[in-house]
Amino acid sequence: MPVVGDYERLAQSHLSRAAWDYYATGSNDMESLRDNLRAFRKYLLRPRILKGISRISTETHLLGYRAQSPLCISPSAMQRMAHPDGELATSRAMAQFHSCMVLSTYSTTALEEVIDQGNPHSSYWFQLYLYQNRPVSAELIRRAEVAGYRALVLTVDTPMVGRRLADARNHFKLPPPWRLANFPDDFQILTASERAAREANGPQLADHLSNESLGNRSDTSLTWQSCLPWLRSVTRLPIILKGVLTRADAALAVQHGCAGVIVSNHGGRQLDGVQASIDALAEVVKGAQGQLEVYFDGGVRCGADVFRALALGARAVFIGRPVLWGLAANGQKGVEAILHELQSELEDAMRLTGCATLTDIQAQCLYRTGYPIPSQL
Ligand SMILES: Cc1cc2nc3c(=O)[nH]c(=O)nc-3n(C[C@H](O)[C@H](O)[C@H](O)COP(=O)(O)O)c2cc1C
Ligand SMILES: CCCCC(=O)C(=O)O
Repeated sequence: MPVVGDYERLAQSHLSRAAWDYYATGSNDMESLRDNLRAFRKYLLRPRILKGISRISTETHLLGYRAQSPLCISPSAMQRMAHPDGELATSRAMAQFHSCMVLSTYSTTALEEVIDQGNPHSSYWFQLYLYQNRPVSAELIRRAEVAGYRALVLTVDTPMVGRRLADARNHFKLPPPWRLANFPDDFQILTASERAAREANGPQLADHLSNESLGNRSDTSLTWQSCLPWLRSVTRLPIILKGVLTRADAALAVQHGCAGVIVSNHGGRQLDGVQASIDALAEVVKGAQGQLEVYFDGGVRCGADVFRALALGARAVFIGRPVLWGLAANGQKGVEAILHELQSELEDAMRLTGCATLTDIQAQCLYRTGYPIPSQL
């Protein structure tokens, strides 16, 4: 019965140093990355006994789509570096969960291929970074709509790339033959003269993660007013904001007509020193006031973590690095094993706490211990 930690160790033994560091590490001192995992332990489970739970249902609805499980897949860039089947393996592995996969803009498989060759039982959402060069973003959105993605997930915690010290030391680059497959031309978002200079130096990939290259093509001037009306002018897809950590921003997301938010600190890869994702969840749920769907990611490594996030108000729980560990260890089968393990552990936690359905998983299923809640709550 291998658990997520076993796959993590296997993944490390399969990956190059640079790939492992890119997947595993965070920004600066990696405090938030560590805290993401540690903070779950503050929430103790409170079982109710003798409730005669014989059947468990983990069914839920995500933007109206009926899912068999609240376990979903976070967008993670460059999955072919973990396994040649990359995003296709991930997508196929989730077929029987009938839940949701978010595909990264920086996927190494084209967004059309992921749906065409994926599984018909999932809801696919497309994660978006907005570029200064808006026609590039508009074209990605158009392609995502045509391909059948059901929502756009705008990542709002990455106006610049975090200080990822290991990647800088490793001079991290996406290794050939893999490429950022959503961009027909790797240098599409460079200006014509920059592109000519790159091409003169041979067709090598840009250092995608340095702020001097792809990262700084992101639009750092984005505001609520400049991005949401623009997005709405180019798409009718529901918009979800990923990277919301405060009550005030959740309330603004409601005001701006977003369909959902993902409580996330980007797996501790962006602003180091922010609070653990799980500690921000209850605050964001309050800010949302039931007006939009609140999802969660960050540090989920076992079924009890999924249970805790559900009890704190998440409608779905997105899995990040554990999927990459499964993928690196054994492709599609590895991702399946990870998802099955998390699902079984969630069901065990439900049975043993006396919860037959996800609606039974409420705040009173937890007891909060450890350091105090910030006073502004
Ligand atoms: C290797 C890697 C690549 C990621 N790429 C993206 C991305 O392209 N877009 C995005 O919004 N988030 C990205 N994330 C953040 C994840 O979606 C998610 O928020 C995070 O991994 C959750 O933390 P956990 O993996 O520790 O559970 C990435 C995370 C990792 C580990
Ligand atoms: C420019 C960001 C690249 C993908 C990403 O979001 C990550 O590595 O965390």
